[in-house]
Amino acid sequence: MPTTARKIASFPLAVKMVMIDLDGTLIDTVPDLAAAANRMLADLDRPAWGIEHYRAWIGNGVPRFVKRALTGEMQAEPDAALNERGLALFRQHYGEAVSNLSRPYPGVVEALEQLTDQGYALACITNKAEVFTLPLLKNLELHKYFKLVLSGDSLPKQKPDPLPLQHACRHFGIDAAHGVLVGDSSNDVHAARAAGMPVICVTYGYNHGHDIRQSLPDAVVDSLMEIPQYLKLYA
Ligand SMILES: O=C(O)COP(=O)(O)O
Ligand SMILES: [Mg+2]
Repeated sequence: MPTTARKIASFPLAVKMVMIDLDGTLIDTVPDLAAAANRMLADLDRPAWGIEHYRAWIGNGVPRFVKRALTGEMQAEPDAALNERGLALFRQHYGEAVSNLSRPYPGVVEALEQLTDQGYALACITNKAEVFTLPLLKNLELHKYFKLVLSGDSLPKQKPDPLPLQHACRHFGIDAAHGVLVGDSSNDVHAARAAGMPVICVTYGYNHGHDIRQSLPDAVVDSLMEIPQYLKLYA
C-alpha cells in the first residue's frame, strides 16, 4: 500500500466519543457575532460590515475575528492600540448578547439526544473563547449533552492544532481511532487529520466562504441527524 495514501475511513465508524464543533456546526452564531462586531465598529467610528463578511471570518477564535472586522482582511494585523480597544469593546458587546439571535441548527437537539441515548461520550471542541462558549451553550440548553467542553483558550493551542482532540482522547481514556470530529471548516479537518481521527463535516456551516468538500472530510452531511448512521458504538 503506498505510504502517502490517506487512510479512507470505512463506515460505520466504531467510536466511543463524538467531538462536535460549535460555531457553524451546532449553532448559527453569526447574527450575534456580527451585531457585536458592528457595535464595536460604531464605537470606533468605523463603518459596519454586512453579515456575509462575518460568516467568512468566523472559525479562528475571537482575537482573529476582531482583527478581520477591523481590517476587512483574513490575516492582516491592525494597529496595536486600535486592536486592543476593539477587542475590549467586542468582548463587552458580545458578552452582553451572546445568545440573543443565535440558535441551534435544525436537527441538532434531536441528534444530541440520539447520540446520548446510544451511549456515545459527547465533547464540544470550539475555537470560541470560554467566556462566551459556556453561557451560549447554557442559554440554549445544549450544555447538558457535553461531558467535556474545550474552548479556543482552554489549552495552549486551538484547532487546526490537534491538541484539543488529543486532550479529549486522554480525558476519556480512548485511542484517537475511537473518536470522530464533526465540524464545518478546514480547521476541523486539519485538526482531525493531525490527530489521526476521522472527520465528518456539515454542508451548512461557515468554512470561510468555501465549500467544505474541497477539504476532503471523510463524509459530509446536511444535518447532524445524519451522524448516527455513520457510527457504531465501540465497546
Ligand atoms: O472562531 C470562533 O470563535 C469559533 O469557531 P468554531 O466554534 O467553529 O471553532
Ligand atoms: Mg466551526
